[in-house]
Amino acid sequence: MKVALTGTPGTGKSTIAELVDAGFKVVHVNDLIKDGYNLGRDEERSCLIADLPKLSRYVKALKGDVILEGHTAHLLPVDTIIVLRASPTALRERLAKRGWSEAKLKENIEAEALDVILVEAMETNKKVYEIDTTYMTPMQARDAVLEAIRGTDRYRPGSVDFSEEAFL
Ligand SMILES: Nc1ncnc2c1ncn2[C@@H]1O[C@H](COP(=O)(O)OP(=O)(O)O)[C@@H](O)[C@H]1O
Repeated sequence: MKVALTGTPGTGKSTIAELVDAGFKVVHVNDLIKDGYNLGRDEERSCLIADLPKLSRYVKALKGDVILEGHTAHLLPVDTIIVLRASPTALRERLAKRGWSEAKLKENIEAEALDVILVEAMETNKKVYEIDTTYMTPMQARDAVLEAIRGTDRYRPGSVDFSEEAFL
């Protein structure tokens, strides 16, 4: 089974992926992107452009149970997509430690408030779960991810709404 653990930066993907275990191998998609699976640099947004066809070939060749962790993981050939969420206020606190520019912070917080990754995930027509980690500890979020992997109604998408939060 291939599981995409996706979400806006700061929602906890890498922290939680490392806690999952349960026989899953963890692939950090951003490490692959840095390691040649890219189409060069987006200078305006100061990040690498993921080479999705090349990444997809890599993922197709993977065997066994794998968690693909990264904010582009939902765009890869996986069986299930888990979107981690965090309220814009929580996200600002979590991202504050990264030393990002205010513009980059705002861009990501705004994307979270507007459900950008969830919408992209839903457009794949795959099985999608959505977990709001705002009031969870990393261990509680890990348990929620395991529950979603096993299949549950509890984390069906649509329950999270950050649109009313003042985030800017
Ligand atoms: N419920 C939670 N789940 C995951 N991380 C959390 C949670 N609450 C707080 N955090 C903190 O938020 C940060 C998330 O960072 P990280 O896992 O690198 O996110 P991402 O991989 O999505 O960019 C970490 O500093 C982590 O300790």
